[in-house]
Amino acid sequence: MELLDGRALANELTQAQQMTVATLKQQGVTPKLVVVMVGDDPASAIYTQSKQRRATKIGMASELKRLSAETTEADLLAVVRQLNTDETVDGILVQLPLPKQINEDHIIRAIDPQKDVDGFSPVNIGRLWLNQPGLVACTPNGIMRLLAAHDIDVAGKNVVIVGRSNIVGRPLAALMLNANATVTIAHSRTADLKALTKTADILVAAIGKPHFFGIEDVKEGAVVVDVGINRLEDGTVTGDVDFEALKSHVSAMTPVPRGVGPMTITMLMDQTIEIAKERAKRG
Ligand SMILES: Nc1nc(=O)c2c([nH]1)NC[C@@H]1CN(c3ccc(C(=O)N[C@@H](CCC(=O)O)C(=O)O)cc3)C=[N+]21
Repeated sequence: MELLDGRALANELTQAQQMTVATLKQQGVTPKLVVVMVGDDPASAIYTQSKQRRATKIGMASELKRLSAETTEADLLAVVRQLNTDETVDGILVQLPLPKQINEDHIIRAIDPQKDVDGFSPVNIGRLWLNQPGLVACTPNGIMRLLAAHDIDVAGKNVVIVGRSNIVGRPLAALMLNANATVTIAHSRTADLKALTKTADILVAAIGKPHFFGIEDVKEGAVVVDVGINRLEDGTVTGDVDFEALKSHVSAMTPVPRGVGPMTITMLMDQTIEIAKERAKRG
């Protein structure tokens, strides 16, 4: 089995990003990412910290705006609008989930599509499905980059994506389709799910159930991408597939951790840098 090591590729790409950022800084432009976090969900705090750390490592400017759990929708909209107009800000990310008094759709729609480094805004989702240039959701983007780096061509392959979320399943389906895969999106209401996953040349598991897929559910020689991040009671993190059981059965597989997760953060930095490049061109 070929290990699709996301951390190794992320480290490689981080070095390239450091060089690009150094060049941009010489031109007077420092790529800047602003992460907005509302409330104090511990998991969100860990993710936002790792985003900050990575940005700093690359030499980018990064700012974390922490707002109280009682923040109103109007307050958060005002913060987003201010960031939209701030010319030193390249990328805006509002950490999800948001507290229940805030409508996530209203916030996502308010982010300038040109600064929407998550690629969650309807404009960018539309562009993606039309196969037009735009900002792309980071986890799906990272998956495509990881497969490409291992010379895994998705064209003509049967890809089964288990999970239909706005942040993983749906945008990944669009990217796979744009790359000429034959795509099936499966979900909790799919009839005979495991008979379907067994037909996949490339199986993407994004359901959030630890070790849900085993050897019986996967075709021999398939490529497996595990998007699940399940925190077990003993504090360890594990994926949606039984990695140990599948090791000698599949041709390539991502581990959890160190698979898709690190690539997600890398793509976030990549898109922020790309936006900053446009800013440098405008001068
Ligand atoms: N607006 C928004 N955009 C997001 O992109 C977003 C979000 N909200 N809310 C939360 C999820 C989750 N997410 C992860 C990113 C990196 C890792 C990651 O790097 N994980 C490491 C460590 C895993 C661990 O030990 O916890 C790994 O897989 O190796 C995980 C999860 C981004 N998210």
